[in-house]
Amino acid sequence: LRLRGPATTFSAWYEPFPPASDGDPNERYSLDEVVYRSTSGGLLDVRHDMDALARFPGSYWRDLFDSRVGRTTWPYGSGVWSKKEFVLPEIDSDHIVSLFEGNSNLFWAERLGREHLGGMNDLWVKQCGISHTGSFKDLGMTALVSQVNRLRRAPLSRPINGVGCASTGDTSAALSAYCAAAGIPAIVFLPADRISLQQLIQPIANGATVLSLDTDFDGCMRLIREVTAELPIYLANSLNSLRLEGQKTAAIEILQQFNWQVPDWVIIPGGNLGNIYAFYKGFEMCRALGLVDRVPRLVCAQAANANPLYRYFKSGYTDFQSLVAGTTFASAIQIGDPVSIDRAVVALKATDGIVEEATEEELMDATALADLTGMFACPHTGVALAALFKLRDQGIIGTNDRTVVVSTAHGLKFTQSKIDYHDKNIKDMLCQYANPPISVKPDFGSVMDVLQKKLNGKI
Ligand SMILES: Cc1ncc(COP(=O)(O)O)c(C=O)c1O
Ligand SMILES: N[C@@H](CCOP(=O)(O)O)C(=O)O
Repeated sequence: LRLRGPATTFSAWYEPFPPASDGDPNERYSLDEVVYRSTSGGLLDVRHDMDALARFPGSYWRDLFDSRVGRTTWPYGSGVWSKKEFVLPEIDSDHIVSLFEGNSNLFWAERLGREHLGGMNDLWVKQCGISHTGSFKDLGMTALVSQVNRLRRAPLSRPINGVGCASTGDTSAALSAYCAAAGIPAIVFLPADRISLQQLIQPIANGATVLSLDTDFDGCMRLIREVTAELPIYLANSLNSLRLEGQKTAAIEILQQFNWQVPDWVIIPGGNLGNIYAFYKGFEMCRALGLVDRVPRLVCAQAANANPLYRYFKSGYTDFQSLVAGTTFASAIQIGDPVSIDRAVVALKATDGIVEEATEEELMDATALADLTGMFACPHTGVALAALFKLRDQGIIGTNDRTVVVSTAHGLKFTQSKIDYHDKNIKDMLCQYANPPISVKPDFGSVMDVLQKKLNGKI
Protein backbone atom coordinates (compact mmCIF):
# COMPACT_ATOMS: atom_id res chain seq x y z
CA LEU A 1 0.00 0.00 0.00
CA ARG A 2 2.89 2.32 0.89
CA LEU A 3 4.23 2.09 -2.64
CA ARG A 4 1.07 3.67 -3.95
CA GLY A 5 1.75 7.01 -2.28
CA PRO A 6 -0.73 9.43 -0.75
CA ALA A 7 -4.38 9.52 -1.76
CA THR A 8 -4.17 13.30 -2.30
CA THR A 9 -4.57 14.48 -5.89
CA PHE A 10 -1.53 16.10 -7.44
CA SER A 11 -1.49 17.86 -10.76
CA ALA A 12 0.80 19.40 -13.37
CA TRP A 13 0.29 21.60 -16.41
CA TYR A 14 2.25 23.58 -19.04
CA GLU A 15 3.21 27.19 -18.45
CA PRO A 16 5.28 29.58 -20.60
CA PHE A 17 9.01 29.44 -19.97
CA PRO A 18 10.26 31.71 -18.57
CA PRO A 19 7.05 32.94 -16.92
CA ALA A 20 5.79 35.78 -19.14
CA SER A 21 6.52 39.25 -17.72
CA ASP A 22 4.36 41.05 -20.27
CA GLY A 23 2.16 38.13 -21.40
CA ASP A 24 -0.97 36.62 -19.89
CA PRO A 25 -0.09 35.57 -16.31
CA ASN A 26 -2.84 32.96 -16.49
CA GLU A 27 -1.57 31.26 -19.64
CA ARG A 28 -1.45 27.56 -18.94
CA TYR A 29 -2.35 24.38 -20.78
CA SER A 30 -3.44 20.93 -19.71
CA LEU A 31 -0.85 18.22 -20.36
CA ASP A 32 -3.60 16.59 -22.42
CA GLU A 33 -3.31 19.33 -25.03
CA VAL A 34 -0.94 18.98 -27.96
CA VAL A 35 1.06 22.18 -27.56
CA TYR A 36 4.79 22.87 -27.64
CA ARG A 37 4.99 26.67 -27.67
CA SER A 38 3.43 29.53 -25.71
CA THR A 39 1.26 32.12 -27.46
CA SER A 40 4.32 34.37 -27.74
CA GLY A 41 6.21 31.55 -29.49
CA GLY A 42 8.43 30.81 -26.48
CA LEU A 43 9.14 27.54 -24.73
CA LEU A 44 6.80 25.81 -22.31
CA ASP A 45 7.62 24.19 -19.00
CA VAL A 46 5.78 21.59 -16.96
CA ARG A 47 4.72 23.10 -13.61
CA HIS A 48 3.61 21.03 -10.63
CA ASP A 49 1.12 21.95 -7.95
CA MET A 50 3.88 22.53 -5.42
CA ASP A 51 1.43 23.53 -2.67
CA ALA A 52 -0.21 20.13 -2.85
CA LEU A 53 3.14 18.32 -2.85
CA ALA A 54 4.37 20.49 0.04
CA ARG A 55 1.55 19.22 2.27
CA PHE A 56 3.89 16.30 2.85
CA PRO A 57 7.29 16.90 4.45
CA GLY A 58 10.54 16.17 2.62
CA SER A 59 11.08 13.12 4.85
CA TYR A 60 7.79 11.66 3.58
CA TRP A 61 8.90 11.90 -0.03
CA ARG A 62 12.37 10.55 0.73
CA ASP A 63 10.90 7.52 2.50
CA LEU A 64 8.31 6.91 -0.22
CA PHE A 65 10.87 7.06 -3.02
CA ASP A 66 13.30 4.87 -1.07
CA SER A 67 10.58 2.30 -0.45
CA ARG A 68 10.05 1.84 -4.19
CA VAL A 69 13.67 1.20 -5.26
CA GLY A 70 14.14 -2.19 -6.89
CA ARG A 71 10.47 -3.27 -6.55
CA THR A 72 8.50 -4.85 -9.33
CA THR A 73 5.13 -3.39 -8.35
CA TRP A 74 4.04 -1.64 -11.54
CA PRO A 75 5.21 0.99 -12.38
CA TYR A 76 7.28 1.93 -9.33
CA GLY A 77 10.30 -0.26 -10.03
CA SER A 78 11.28 2.17 -12.78
CA GLY A 79 13.66 4.88 -11.60
CA VAL A 80 11.39 7.41 -13.31
CA TRP A 81 8.02 6.12 -12.12
CA SER A 82 9.25 5.57 -8.58
CA LYS A 83 8.95 9.38 -8.53
CA LYS A 84 5.59 9.41 -10.34
CA GLU A 85 4.09 12.18 -8.16
CA PHE A 86 6.98 14.46 -9.24
CA VAL A 87 6.79 13.43 -12.92
CA LEU A 88 3.28 12.96 -14.33
CA PRO A 89 1.08 12.69 -11.25
CA GLU A 90 -2.20 12.30 -13.10
CA ILE A 91 -1.36 9.53 -15.53
CA ASP A 92 -3.09 6.20 -15.02
CA SER A 93 -0.56 3.47 -14.30
CA ASP A 94 -2.16 1.36 -17.07
CA HIS A 95 -1.16 3.98 -19.63
CA ILE A 96 2.48 4.02 -18.63
CA VAL A 97 4.97 2.69 -21.17
CA SER A 98 8.02 1.70 -19.16
CA LEU A 99 11.02 -0.53 -19.79
CA PHE A 100 12.10 -0.19 -16.14
CA GLU A 101 14.52 2.59 -17.02
CA GLY A 102 16.56 4.52 -14.47
CA ASN A 103 18.06 3.17 -11.24
CA SER A 104 21.41 3.46 -13.01
CA ASN A 105 24.70 2.78 -11.31
CA LEU A 106 26.54 5.58 -9.55
CA PHE A 107 30.10 4.46 -10.11
CA TRP A 108 32.79 5.51 -7.63
CA ALA A 109 35.63 6.55 -9.97
CA GLU A 110 38.14 5.88 -7.24
CA ARG A 111 41.24 5.20 -9.29
CA LEU A 112 40.61 7.93 -11.87
CA GLY A 113 40.22 10.47 -9.08
CA ARG A 114 43.16 9.29 -7.02
CA GLU A 115 45.70 8.75 -9.80
CA HIS A 116 44.74 11.23 -12.47
CA LEU A 117 42.92 14.07 -10.75
CA GLY A 118 45.30 14.99 -7.96
CA GLY A 119 43.98 12.66 -5.29
CA MET A 120 40.28 13.40 -5.69
CA ASN A 121 38.57 10.99 -3.35
CA ASP A 122 34.89 11.68 -3.91
CA LEU A 123 34.47 11.39 -7.67
CA TRP A 124 31.44 9.58 -9.09
CA VAL A 125 30.09 8.77 -12.53
CA LYS A 126 26.33 8.50 -12.95
CA GLN A 127 25.96 5.81 -15.59
CA CYS A 128 22.82 7.06 -17.35
CA GLY A 129 23.98 5.30 -20.53
CA ILE A 130 23.65 1.86 -18.97
CA SER A 131 20.03 1.73 -19.92
CA HIS A 132 17.60 -0.03 -22.22
CA THR A 133 18.63 1.80 -25.41
CA GLY A 134 22.03 2.87 -24.13
CA SER A 135 21.44 6.51 -23.24
CA PHE A 136 19.71 8.81 -20.76
CA LYS A 137 17.02 9.50 -23.36
CA ASP A 138 15.07 6.51 -22.03
CA LEU A 139 14.28 8.54 -18.91
CA GLY A 140 12.53 11.25 -20.90
CA MET A 141 10.98 8.97 -23.46
CA THR A 142 9.08 6.86 -20.96
CA ALA A 143 7.33 10.03 -19.77
CA LEU A 144 6.60 11.32 -23.26
CA VAL A 145 5.45 8.07 -24.85
CA SER A 146 3.29 7.28 -21.81
CA GLN A 147 1.52 10.61 -22.21
CA VAL A 148 1.04 9.94 -25.94
CA ASN A 149 -0.37 6.53 -25.07
CA ARG A 150 -2.84 8.22 -22.71
CA LEU A 151 -3.81 10.76 -25.38
CA ARG A 152 -4.42 8.09 -28.03
CA ARG A 153 -6.53 5.86 -25.81
CA ALA A 154 -10.19 6.33 -24.82
CA PRO A 155 -11.65 8.49 -23.41
CA LEU A 156 -9.29 11.15 -24.85
CA SER A 157 -8.86 9.33 -28.20
CA ARG A 158 -6.70 12.08 -29.73
CA PRO A 159 -5.90 11.61 -33.45
CA ILE A 160 -2.16 11.17 -33.04
CA ASN A 161 -0.90 8.94 -35.84
CA GLY A 162 2.69 8.75 -34.76
CA VAL A 163 5.52 10.30 -32.77
CA GLY A 164 8.49 11.96 -34.46
CA CYS A 165 11.89 13.41 -33.64
CA ALA A 166 15.06 14.79 -35.13
CA SER A 167 18.06 13.07 -33.67
CA THR A 168 21.78 12.68 -33.41
CA GLY A 169 21.07 9.03 -32.70
CA ASP A 170 20.05 8.59 -29.06
CA THR A 171 16.66 10.29 -28.97
CA SER A 172 15.69 8.29 -32.07
CA ALA A 173 16.77 5.01 -30.47
CA ALA A 174 14.79 5.68 -27.31
CA LEU A 175 11.71 6.92 -29.16
CA SER A 176 11.70 3.88 -31.42
CA ALA A 177 12.00 1.39 -28.58
CA TYR A 178 9.26 2.93 -26.42
CA CYS A 179 6.94 3.34 -29.40
CA ALA A 180 7.57 -0.25 -30.44
CA ALA A 181 6.75 -1.40 -26.91
CA ALA A 182 3.46 0.51 -27.03
CA GLY A 183 2.58 -0.25 -30.68
CA ILE A 184 2.75 3.42 -31.68
CA PRO A 185 4.35 4.40 -35.04
CA ALA A 186 7.67 6.26 -34.70
CA ILE A 187 9.22 8.54 -37.34
CA VAL A 188 12.84 9.61 -36.98
CA PHE A 189 14.79 12.25 -38.93
CA LEU A 190 18.51 11.52 -38.89
CA PRO A 191 21.42 13.52 -40.32
CA ALA A 192 22.92 11.18 -42.95
CA ASP A 193 26.38 9.79 -42.10
CA ARG A 194 26.59 11.70 -38.84
CA ILE A 195 25.46 9.05 -36.37
CA SER A 196 27.10 5.78 -35.38
CA LEU A 197 26.12 2.48 -36.98
CA GLN A 198 25.03 1.15 -33.59
CA GLN A 199 22.68 4.12 -33.19
CA LEU A 200 21.34 3.79 -36.74
CA ILE A 201 20.41 0.14 -36.38
CA GLN A 202 18.33 0.78 -33.26
CA PRO A 203 15.31 2.53 -34.88
CA ILE A 204 15.59 0.29 -37.93
CA ALA A 205 15.34 -2.82 -35.75
CA ASN A 206 12.49 -1.34 -33.70
CA GLY A 207 10.42 -0.78 -36.85
CA ALA A 208 10.50 3.03 -36.97
CA THR A 209 10.20 4.99 -40.20
CA VAL A 210 13.78 6.19 -40.63
CA LEU A 211 14.45 9.23 -42.83
CA SER A 212 18.12 9.80 -43.52
CA LEU A 213 18.50 13.45 -44.49
CA ASP A 214 21.44 15.12 -46.16
CA THR A 215 21.72 17.86 -43.55
CA ASP A 216 22.95 18.26 -39.99
CA PHE A 217 20.97 17.82 -36.75
CA ASP A 218 19.86 21.46 -36.73
CA GLY A 219 18.50 21.02 -40.26
CA CYS A 220 16.60 17.88 -39.16
CA MET A 221 15.23 19.76 -36.16
CA ARG A 222 13.89 22.57 -38.32
CA LEU A 223 12.20 20.01 -40.60
CA ILE A 224 10.57 17.97 -37.83
CA ARG A 225 9.14 21.15 -36.31
CA GLU A 226 7.58 22.08 -39.66
CA VAL A 227 6.27 18.56 -40.24
CA THR A 228 4.74 18.16 -36.77
CA ALA A 229 2.96 21.49 -37.26
CA GLU A 230 1.25 20.05 -40.37
CA LEU A 231 0.71 16.35 -39.67
CA PRO A 232 -0.79 14.52 -36.67
CA ILE A 233 2.67 13.53 -35.53
CA TYR A 234 3.56 14.27 -31.91
CA LEU A 235 6.94 15.94 -31.36
CA ALA A 236 9.30 13.94 -29.14
CA ASN A 237 12.35 16.21 -28.96
CA SER A 238 13.15 17.98 -25.71
CA LEU A 239 11.54 21.13 -27.08
CA ASN A 240 8.58 19.20 -25.70
CA SER A 241 8.95 19.80 -21.97
CA LEU A 242 7.34 16.46 -21.06
CA ARG A 243 10.67 14.79 -21.83
CA LEU A 244 12.44 16.78 -19.15
CA GLU A 245 10.05 15.55 -16.46
CA GLY A 246 11.43 12.05 -16.94
CA GLN A 247 15.04 13.17 -17.35
CA LYS A 248 14.99 15.17 -14.12
CA THR A 249 14.63 11.95 -12.11
CA ALA A 250 18.32 11.20 -12.72
CA ALA A 251 19.11 14.17 -10.48
CA ILE A 252 16.73 12.92 -7.78
CA GLU A 253 18.28 9.48 -8.09
CA ILE A 254 21.76 10.91 -7.46
CA LEU A 255 20.53 12.53 -4.23
CA GLN A 256 18.89 9.27 -3.24
CA GLN A 257 22.06 7.28 -3.97
CA PHE A 258 24.00 9.63 -1.68
CA ASN A 259 21.40 9.02 1.03
CA TRP A 260 19.93 12.46 0.32
CA GLN A 261 23.26 14.27 0.66
CA VAL A 262 23.86 16.93 -2.01
CA PRO A 263 27.05 16.68 -4.12
CA ASP A 264 29.13 19.82 -4.65
CA TRP A 265 29.35 19.57 -8.43
CA VAL A 266 27.49 17.82 -11.25
CA ILE A 267 29.06 17.92 -14.73
CA ILE A 268 26.78 17.31 -17.70
CA PRO A 269 27.64 17.21 -21.41
CA GLY A 270 25.36 19.57 -23.34
CA GLY A 271 24.03 19.65 -26.90
CA ASN A 272 20.39 20.62 -27.41
CA LEU A 273 20.57 21.64 -23.72
CA GLY A 274 17.40 20.09 -22.37
CA ASN A 275 19.26 17.81 -19.98
CA ILE A 276 21.11 20.48 -18.01
CA TYR A 277 17.76 22.11 -17.29
CA ALA A 278 16.21 18.74 -16.43
CA PHE A 279 18.93 18.15 -13.83
CA TYR A 280 18.37 21.61 -12.40
CA LYS A 281 14.63 20.95 -12.19
CA GLY A 282 15.16 17.68 -10.36
CA PHE A 283 17.56 19.18 -7.83
CA GLU A 284 15.53 22.34 -7.34
CA MET A 285 12.26 20.45 -6.84
CA CYS A 286 13.89 18.39 -4.09
CA ARG A 287 15.20 21.56 -2.46
CA ALA A 288 11.88 23.37 -2.69
CA LEU A 289 10.02 20.43 -1.14
CA GLY A 290 12.52 19.94 1.67
CA LEU A 291 14.05 16.61 0.57
CA VAL A 292 17.44 18.37 0.63
CA ASP A 293 18.59 21.81 1.72
CA ARG A 294 20.55 23.07 -1.30
CA VAL A 295 21.37 22.36 -4.94
CA PRO A 296 24.78 21.44 -6.41
CA ARG A 297 26.74 23.68 -8.75
CA LEU A 298 26.21 22.58 -12.34
CA VAL A 299 28.81 22.46 -15.09
CA CYS A 300 27.77 22.14 -18.70
CA ALA A 301 30.51 20.66 -20.89
CA GLN A 302 30.54 21.20 -24.65
CA ALA A 303 32.74 19.99 -27.48
CA ALA A 304 34.88 22.93 -28.68
CA ASN A 305 33.68 22.17 -32.20
CA ALA A 306 30.03 22.63 -31.18
CA ASN A 307 30.13 25.18 -28.39
CA PRO A 308 27.43 27.88 -28.73
CA LEU A 309 26.64 27.82 -25.00
CA TYR A 310 30.32 28.04 -24.05
CA ARG A 311 30.72 31.15 -26.21
CA TYR A 312 27.55 32.64 -24.76
CA PHE A 313 28.83 31.98 -21.22
CA LYS A 314 32.16 33.60 -22.08
CA SER A 315 30.30 36.70 -23.30
CA GLY A 316 28.65 36.98 -19.88
CA TYR A 317 25.42 35.78 -21.50
CA THR A 318 25.21 39.00 -23.50
CA ASP A 319 25.61 37.73 -27.03
CA PHE A 320 24.14 34.40 -28.13
CA GLN A 321 25.09 33.26 -31.63
CA SER A 322 23.95 29.96 -33.06
CA LEU A 323 26.56 28.36 -35.28
CA VAL A 324 27.09 25.56 -37.77
CA ALA A 325 28.50 22.84 -35.54
CA GLY A 326 31.78 21.29 -36.66
CA THR A 327 32.48 17.58 -36.70
CA THR A 328 33.19 16.06 -33.32
CA PHE A 329 33.74 12.56 -32.01
CA ALA A 330 31.02 13.52 -29.52
CA SER A 331 28.61 13.30 -32.44
CA ALA A 332 25.44 13.26 -30.34
CA ILE A 333 26.18 16.82 -29.18
CA GLN A 334 27.15 18.15 -32.61
CA ILE A 335 24.47 20.84 -32.33
CA GLY A 336 24.88 24.53 -33.19
CA ASP A 337 21.41 25.92 -32.52
CA PRO A 338 20.24 24.41 -29.23
CA VAL A 339 16.51 24.52 -28.66
CA SER A 340 16.85 24.84 -24.88
CA ILE A 341 19.46 27.60 -24.75
CA ASP A 342 17.25 29.74 -22.48
CA ARG A 343 16.52 26.82 -20.18
CA ALA A 344 20.25 26.11 -19.85
CA VAL A 345 21.01 29.69 -18.86
CA VAL A 346 18.34 29.61 -16.14
CA ALA A 347 19.83 26.36 -14.77
CA LEU A 348 23.38 27.72 -14.80
CA LYS A 349 22.57 31.09 -13.28
CA ALA A 350 20.50 29.51 -10.50
CA THR A 351 23.31 27.14 -9.51
CA ASP A 352 26.32 29.44 -9.91
CA GLY A 353 27.12 27.18 -12.83
CA ILE A 354 30.01 27.07 -15.25
CA VAL A 355 30.39 26.14 -18.91
CA GLU A 356 33.58 24.45 -20.08
CA GLU A 357 34.67 23.11 -23.45
CA ALA A 358 36.89 20.26 -24.65
CA THR A 359 38.90 19.91 -27.84
CA GLU A 360 38.83 16.65 -29.76
CA GLU A 361 42.18 15.59 -28.32
CA GLU A 362 41.12 16.51 -24.77
CA LEU A 363 37.86 14.58 -24.98
CA MET A 364 39.45 11.51 -26.55
CA ASP A 365 42.31 11.46 -24.03
CA ALA A 366 39.87 11.87 -21.13
CA THR A 367 37.75 9.02 -22.49
CA ALA A 368 40.81 6.78 -22.88
CA LEU A 369 42.07 7.56 -19.37
CA ALA A 370 38.66 6.79 -17.88
CA ASP A 371 38.60 3.51 -19.80
CA LEU A 372 42.04 2.63 -18.45
CA THR A 373 40.57 2.86 -14.95
CA GLY A 374 37.72 0.47 -15.67
CA MET A 375 35.08 2.51 -17.48
CA PHE A 376 34.03 2.27 -21.11
CA ALA A 377 33.04 5.86 -21.61
CA CYS A 378 31.35 7.39 -24.64
CA PRO A 379 32.92 10.53 -26.16
CA HIS A 380 30.23 12.77 -24.61
CA THR A 381 31.19 11.50 -21.19
CA GLY A 382 34.74 12.25 -22.33
CA VAL A 383 33.73 15.88 -22.86
CA ALA A 384 32.45 16.06 -19.29
CA LEU A 385 35.57 14.34 -17.96
CA ALA A 386 37.82 16.70 -19.90
CA ALA A 387 35.93 19.63 -18.35
CA LEU A 388 36.58 18.10 -14.95
CA PHE A 389 40.33 17.85 -15.68
CA LYS A 390 40.37 21.54 -16.60
CA LEU A 391 38.39 22.67 -13.58
CA ARG A 392 40.67 20.65 -11.32
CA ASP A 393 43.76 22.19 -12.96
CA GLN A 394 42.30 25.66 -12.39
CA GLY A 395 41.59 24.80 -8.74
CA ILE A 396 37.88 25.49 -9.21
CA ILE A 397 36.90 21.95 -8.25
CA GLY A 398 38.76 20.98 -5.07
CA THR A 399 40.35 17.67 -4.11
CA ASN A 400 37.65 16.85 -1.59
CA ASP A 401 34.67 18.20 -3.51
CA ARG A 402 32.03 15.56 -4.05
CA THR A 403 31.71 15.58 -7.83
CA VAL A 404 29.42 13.65 -10.16
CA VAL A 405 30.15 13.31 -13.87
CA VAL A 406 27.03 12.39 -15.83
CA SER A 407 27.76 9.68 -18.37
CA THR A 408 25.07 10.08 -20.98
CA ALA A 409 25.50 7.11 -23.32
CA HIS A 410 26.98 3.64 -23.42
CA GLY A 411 30.50 3.47 -24.85
CA LEU A 412 29.52 0.50 -26.99
CA LYS A 413 27.46 2.85 -29.16
CA PHE A 414 30.63 4.74 -30.12
CA THR A 415 33.27 2.11 -30.71
CA GLN A 416 34.66 3.44 -34.00
CA SER A 417 36.32 6.45 -32.37
CA LYS A 418 37.89 4.17 -29.76
CA ILE A 419 39.19 1.85 -32.48
CA ASP A 420 40.71 4.77 -34.37
CA TYR A 421 42.24 6.17 -31.19
CA HIS A 422 43.86 2.91 -30.14
CA ASP A 423 45.05 2.38 -33.75
CA LYS A 424 46.59 5.88 -33.57
CA ASN A 425 44.63 6.52 -36.69
CA ILE A 426 43.37 10.04 -35.98
CA LYS A 427 44.91 12.89 -37.95
CA ASP A 428 46.81 15.43 -35.83
CA MET A 429 46.17 13.53 -32.59
CA LEU A 430 48.92 12.01 -30.48
CA CYS A 431 46.58 9.38 -28.99
CA GLN A 432 48.85 9.26 -25.95
CA TYR A 433 46.91 6.54 -24.15
CA ALA A 434 46.56 4.23 -27.16
CA ASN A 435 46.79 0.53 -26.36
CA PRO A 436 46.93 -1.21 -29.74
CA PRO A 437 46.79 -5.01 -29.95
CA ILE A 438 50.14 -6.70 -30.57
CA SER A 439 50.42 -9.08 -33.52
CA VAL A 440 52.45 -12.11 -32.53
CA LYS A 441 53.51 -15.26 -34.37
CA PRO A 442 51.60 -18.22 -32.94
CA ASP A 443 54.61 -19.97 -31.37
CA PHE A 444 55.80 -20.26 -27.77
CA GLY A 445 59.07 -18.37 -28.29
CA SER A 446 57.47 -15.37 -29.93
CA VAL A 447 54.73 -15.17 -27.31
CA MET A 448 57.30 -15.41 -24.47
CA ASP A 449 59.47 -12.79 -26.11
CA VAL A 450 56.62 -10.31 -26.32
CA LEU A 451 55.39 -10.99 -22.78
CA GLN A 452 58.88 -10.62 -21.29
CA LYS A 453 59.32 -7.27 -23.04
CA LYS A 454 55.90 -6.20 -21.80
CA LEU A 455 56.59 -7.25 -18.22
CA ASN A 456 59.91 -5.40 -18.30
CA GLY A 457 58.22 -2.26 -19.57
CA LYS A 458 60.04 -2.36 -22.90
CA ILE A 459 56.86 -2.14 -24.98
C1 LIG B 1 24.95 10.89 -25.52
C2 LIG B 1 24.46 12.28 -25.36
N1 LIG B 1 25.06 13.06 -24.47
C3 LIG B 1 24.65 14.32 -24.26
C4 LIG B 1 23.60 14.85 -24.98
C5 LIG B 1 23.22 16.25 -24.69
O1 LIG B 1 21.95 16.36 -24.10
P1 LIG B 1 21.12 17.68 -24.34
O2 LIG B 1 20.78 17.71 -25.80
O3 LIG B 1 19.92 17.53 -23.51
O4 LIG B 1 22.00 18.81 -23.98
C6 LIG B 1 22.97 14.08 -25.96
C7 LIG B 1 21.90 14.61 -26.81
O5 LIG B 1 21.88 15.74 -27.15
C8 LIG B 1 23.39 12.75 -26.12
O6 LIG B 1 22.79 11.96 -27.00
N1 LIG C 1 21.46 14.01 -28.66
C1 LIG C 1 20.11 14.15 -29.07
C2 LIG C 1 19.84 15.43 -29.79
C3 LIG C 1 18.39 15.80 -29.68
O1 LIG C 1 18.12 16.14 -28.39
P1 LIG C 1 16.68 16.17 -27.74
O2 LIG C 1 16.97 15.93 -26.31
O3 LIG C 1 16.12 17.49 -28.04
O4 LIG C 1 15.85 15.09 -28.32
C4 LIG C 1 19.75 12.91 -29.87
O5 LIG C 1 20.20 11.84 -29.52
O6 LIG C 1 19.04 13.00 -30.83
